[in-house]
Amino acid sequence: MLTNPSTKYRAFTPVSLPDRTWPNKTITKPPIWLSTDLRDGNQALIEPMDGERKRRFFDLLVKSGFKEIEIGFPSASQTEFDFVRELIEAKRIPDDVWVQVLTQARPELIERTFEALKGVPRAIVHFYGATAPNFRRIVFGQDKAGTVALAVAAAKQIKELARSRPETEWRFEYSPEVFSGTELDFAVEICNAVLDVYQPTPEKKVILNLPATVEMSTPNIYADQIEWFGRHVSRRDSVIISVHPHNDRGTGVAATELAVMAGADRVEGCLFGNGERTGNVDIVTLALNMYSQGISPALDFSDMREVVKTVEYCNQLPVPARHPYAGDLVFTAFSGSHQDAIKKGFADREGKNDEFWELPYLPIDPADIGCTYEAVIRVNSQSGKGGVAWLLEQDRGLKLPRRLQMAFSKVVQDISDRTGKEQTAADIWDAFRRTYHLDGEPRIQLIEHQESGTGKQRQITARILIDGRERTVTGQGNGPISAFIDAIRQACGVQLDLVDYQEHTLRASADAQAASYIEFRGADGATIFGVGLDEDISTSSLKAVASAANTALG
Ligand SMILES: CC(=O)SCCNC(=O)CCNC(=O)[C@H](O)C(C)(C)COP(=O)(O)OP(=O)(O)OC[C@H]1O[C@@H](n2cnc3c(N)ncnc32)[C@H](O)[C@@H]1OP(=O)(O)O
Ligand SMILES: CC(C)C(=O)C(=O)O
Repeated sequence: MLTNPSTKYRAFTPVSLPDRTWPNKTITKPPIWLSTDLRDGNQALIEPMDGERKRRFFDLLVKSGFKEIEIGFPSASQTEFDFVRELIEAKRIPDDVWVQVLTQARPELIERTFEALKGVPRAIVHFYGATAPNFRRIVFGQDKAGTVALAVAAAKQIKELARSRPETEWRFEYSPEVFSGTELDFAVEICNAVLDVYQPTPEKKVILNLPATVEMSTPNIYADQIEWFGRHVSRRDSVIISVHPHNDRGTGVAATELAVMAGADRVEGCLFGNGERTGNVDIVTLALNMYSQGISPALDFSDMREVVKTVEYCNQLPVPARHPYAGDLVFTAFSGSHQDAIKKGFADREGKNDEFWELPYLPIDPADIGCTYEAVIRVNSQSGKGGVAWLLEQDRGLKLPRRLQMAFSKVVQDISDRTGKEQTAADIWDAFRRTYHLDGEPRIQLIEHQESGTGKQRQITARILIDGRERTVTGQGNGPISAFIDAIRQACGVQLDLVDYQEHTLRASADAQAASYIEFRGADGATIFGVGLDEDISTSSLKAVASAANTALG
């Protein structure tokens, strides 16, 4: 890195727009969406999509609700050309969907583009030419007048070819490429020249697409450029202002949102932000950002896993685990305080499905995009009692008392610290069974018991296994639990003082019907927890005593 980049890089010149209005605007409705996955996304892939992948992507876009889809650059290759032909000939384009194709402003490419579109019921023909000063100088070797002349000639040719194909309903789009780096007055000049050719009307508008081909400035400057352009372009009522942001600075989504506030009517982008270099703007994030503000985006991503799967297959690129809304980990909390808040949030929301979503840490309900709550909380060494308790409750229906949660979460944390690994629901359940002697061959096991007596005078007679040998033990107390504690004390010398007892029934699908949790103080004053699970609530409480006795015996 240079210690002084000021001699190599120029700061972007801000737009002079002291009376800008966009900062006071809010987004209240979705823009017109155009997916350019099959063109700008496709041209950036290591391996461009073949026909089968393009078809699957097209079907996904239609299913997701896109009404405008850029299907390719048909003059670029035979694959691109054939895909356009196939969609048209197989009549795969729904009546309410406009397909769009891109071409350079070169006569032979425009001819070939129209050849590809033969017989299409409706289509948007999109041409582009770079207008930024460095492109005019370096790439085209043209001055401003030459650049305008190129655009005007292309527009005339396109208009003429369209006129010769009246069976198709045509719309036109023009992009001054690298609008983000073009002098604003020149961008308006060249767009006005193109409009003069197309002669749009409010009923038949032309799309002027203003790309941040390379994102060069902070999002507020792009918004200023859009507002400035909207104020100065001729025939504003006959123009759809479209934006086509890229993400070079990592602020493509922010720039697009501000551009919409600044008057953009339409947004071109790709699902999950695929596209040249750092990508086109991510339409999924934009749409779900709107959704999270209570605005229907008019796109349907209710089965997000399926959308991700299809896009990953078609692009042969992964959607990262932290990708907004779509990544595998974006609704997952590992850290203790997050888990605690989310667990409390879900408890608070019970029975309140018609109220506003206020869940801590979750900007939208994962269920709205087809994600289950199972993955919301995952446990590792950063986790606390809330996460462990959540997994036991979700997975096993166990509702641990708070103090038991605290004790058991230490056990899990020790394991995570030791292994450095995530603890799955199955790992936690194994640890729980081990810690509270719920299976295997613990030293003390209850086989059966009989209770007798009434009121506060209770006796118990129980058959138990002690170190593998069967014995019958008896005890007295003011209830069955204290009578069994007495029996265990007499038989094994284990001293347990009952501190707290809690029980609950389990959901119908669980193996056991009842769970009992007992907190004891042992002979040395240490806290010992016992857990019992059984079909029968009374037996589960005695099993909890046996569980604690096993811990006390060590
Ligand atoms: C910002 C964007 O994403 S724009 C879209 C970019 N997408 C693509 O380029 C993918 C598809 N393109 C292609 O496959 C090829 O470019 C083709 C097949 C269309 C054309 O290929 P070629 O004829 O070999 O030309 P090549 O791609 O090298 O283009 C460069 C020439 O086109 C000119 N050119 C580039 N863009 C344009 C334009 N919009 N209008 C007119 N001429 C243009 C260049 O100045 C250059 O001209 P020169 O040869 O006289 O110096
Ligand atoms: C053709 C234009 C719209 C483009 O892709 C870009 O400038 O990024």
